[in-house]
Amino acid sequence: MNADLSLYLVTDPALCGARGVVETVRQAVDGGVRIVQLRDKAATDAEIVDQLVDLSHAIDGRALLVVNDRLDAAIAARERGARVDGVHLGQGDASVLRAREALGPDAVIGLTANSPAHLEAVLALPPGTVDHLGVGVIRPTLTKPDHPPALGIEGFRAFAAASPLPCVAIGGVGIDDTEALREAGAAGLAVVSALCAADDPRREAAQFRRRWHAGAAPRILSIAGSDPSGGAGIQADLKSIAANGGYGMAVITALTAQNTEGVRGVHVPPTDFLQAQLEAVSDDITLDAVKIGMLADAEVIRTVVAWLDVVRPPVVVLDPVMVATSGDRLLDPEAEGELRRLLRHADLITPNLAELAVLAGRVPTDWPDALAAAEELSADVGAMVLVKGGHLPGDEAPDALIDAPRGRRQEFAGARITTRNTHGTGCSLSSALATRLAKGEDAPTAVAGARAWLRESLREGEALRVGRGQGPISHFAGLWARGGLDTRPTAAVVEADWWRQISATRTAIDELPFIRALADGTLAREPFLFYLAQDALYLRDYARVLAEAARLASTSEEQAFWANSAHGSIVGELELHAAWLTPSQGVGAATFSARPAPATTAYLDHLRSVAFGGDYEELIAAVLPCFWLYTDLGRRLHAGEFGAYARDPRHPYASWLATYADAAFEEATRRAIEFVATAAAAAEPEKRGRMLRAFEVSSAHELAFFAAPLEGHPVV
Ligand SMILES: Nc1ncnc2c1ncn2[C@@H]1O[C@H](COP(=O)(O)OP(=O)(O)OP(=O)(O)O)[C@@H](O)[C@H]1O
Ligand SMILES: Cc1ncc(CO)c(N)n1
Ligand SMILES: [Mg+2]
Repeated sequence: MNADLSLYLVTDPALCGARGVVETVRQAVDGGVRIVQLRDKAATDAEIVDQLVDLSHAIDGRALLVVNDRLDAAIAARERGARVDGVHLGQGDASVLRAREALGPDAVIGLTANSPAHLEAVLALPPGTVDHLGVGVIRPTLTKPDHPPALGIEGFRAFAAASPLPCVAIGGVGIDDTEALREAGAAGLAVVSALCAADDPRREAAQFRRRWHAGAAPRILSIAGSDPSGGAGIQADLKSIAANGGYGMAVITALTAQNTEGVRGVHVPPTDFLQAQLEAVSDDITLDAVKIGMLADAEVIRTVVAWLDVVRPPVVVLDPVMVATSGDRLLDPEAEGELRRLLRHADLITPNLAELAVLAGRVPTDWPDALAAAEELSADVGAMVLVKGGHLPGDEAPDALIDAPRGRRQEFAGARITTRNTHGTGCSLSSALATRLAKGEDAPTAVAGARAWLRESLREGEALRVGRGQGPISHFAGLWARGGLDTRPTAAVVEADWWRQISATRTAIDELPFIRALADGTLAREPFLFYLAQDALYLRDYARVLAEAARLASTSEEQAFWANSAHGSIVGELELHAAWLTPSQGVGAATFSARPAPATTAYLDHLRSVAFGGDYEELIAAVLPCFWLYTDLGRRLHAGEFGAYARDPRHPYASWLATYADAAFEEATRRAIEFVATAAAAAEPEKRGRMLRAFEVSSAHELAFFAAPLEGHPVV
């Protein structure tokens, strides 16, 4: 079997001292030891069997367990239910052939070797008898007083180069040998005193592990479904693993026919082929983490559980996928029970709120209750749970990491990002977490790092322009930006994009009874005057907001432009209003005597909050709809798009209609669009997102403003 030998602990009862062997092993495995060898020369066989039973419980499938020399004890411990994976034999110990025969083809059998004669003997054995060699000693050591002459790093290198089998370096290995031995071809480090005698074996093991893996990408396997549109499933996983610094692999559980709009079909290939895929990977490649996604049905789950039972990867992240972002089912409802059996194999489970409800067996009432449910689940299955708040209503998208066995809980707050591109966020997040945990990050660090990456990728998703539904995130957005690959849009693209973003609002404006009646001249005087009185109030403060834009502008050209626009609003447009509202008096107090309607107050509150937040770019984005929507409407009214009467001089509101089709106003709008689009194109993604949001919100206020006059003022 292809065992992970990277960090190999050999026990020594004397060095473990009062802490004891079992507790030392438990802590060292927590820190990343992948294989434990029980070595106790003085113990009787019966004592060895007892110790193997205890160690097997303490390790709980998180690392391999072998025993030095005592083949019969290994067999007896297995008979008592202990999980003993194999033996390590010395040259003078029991025969490796007998061990293979007794323990079976999946057992891990190691053999001590350090001379050319030993190598020759190994080569003479039938293939598959021995899995790896323990090669040493590297340095003189007290834990093996009868050791042969030390090989040193160079001696080890020569031996490993000649060996057909993986070689573990053993004997006097300390943490500072990590890099040299890895470079000399070691499949792993066997450590005795450096871990047994450590004050904190967990921390020491983690340190070894970090140094052993430093500079190498962790090897991450995704076991999941395929999404041919590339946003979710294994396609998302591979991108996420790569973006987070891992080497990605994928075993496919099911094929889906889906895109950003939904799932059209699911095909589950026969599970023997799933098993063949899994074994093809694990027989050859040491896995640093496994991420599990879509499992489709109970038989698939059973196949994965059986494989995990044998391979036991060091990190397992389970995303309990049940329903796609689009609402389509990805797990047979009858398989939910089977999924529970998989939970105990996971180190981290990442349910969304709906999945948490299924796994916890109750529907949480709110976010604090979801954390309580996650606590119950975490305690029940002995794994960490990351509850995801992506589907919460409101402006926040928090996640929370619950680790009941260690009594830890941490919340990660974050404002919701306004985007439709959320397809595959769950897949992407769990793969990022698997990759980061495999690098040796602790869970809170991994969650914080994965979330920061995810948020950047969410913000840039729209720029990919993939699909008409809920599009993907941009997995490599950060990498592209840092690599100097310019993914920023041009001003022309921003202009086209933003216009498209508000297309629903524009259509809604066109369809308003107010606009229709205004165009065909049937609009009663009362709602029209209501509209003008509100617009007068609006323009007075809009002019102040434009003056603030002038104050914040960094070029004199823009300063002059906004100042001029402010002047135009308070003088030009208002004169027109006053001519209707207070014909004999011109602009004066009476022009502003109306009580502001809720739509007016809401719009102005929005503009003022952006204006006095002090961000120039966001501010000019917020004032743009008032230019753009009116110019567009004015042009189309004039062009006869709403009926020929709108361009007739006898139209009751002809003077009003003419103002907004005016060539000078159109030119001002063109420049305003250019300033805003240029600023947005140059902005960081985060700021560009805020600008778009301010623009969309103002557009929505324009719609509400146009709707208000006829809410309570029927068309005549
Ligand atoms: N609009 C958003 N803004 C910020 N973060 C978000 C947003 N939507 C989702 N997230 C984050 O994305 C991650 C996935 O959460 P979510 O609850 O959407 O999972 P999911 O339903 O499993 O996803 P999927 O639909 O891809 O399976 C979480 O970290 C969540 O906080
Ligand atoms: C294949 C696959 N896995 C997971 C999800 C969850 O979003 C999806 N939509 N498709
Ligand atoms: Mg999900």
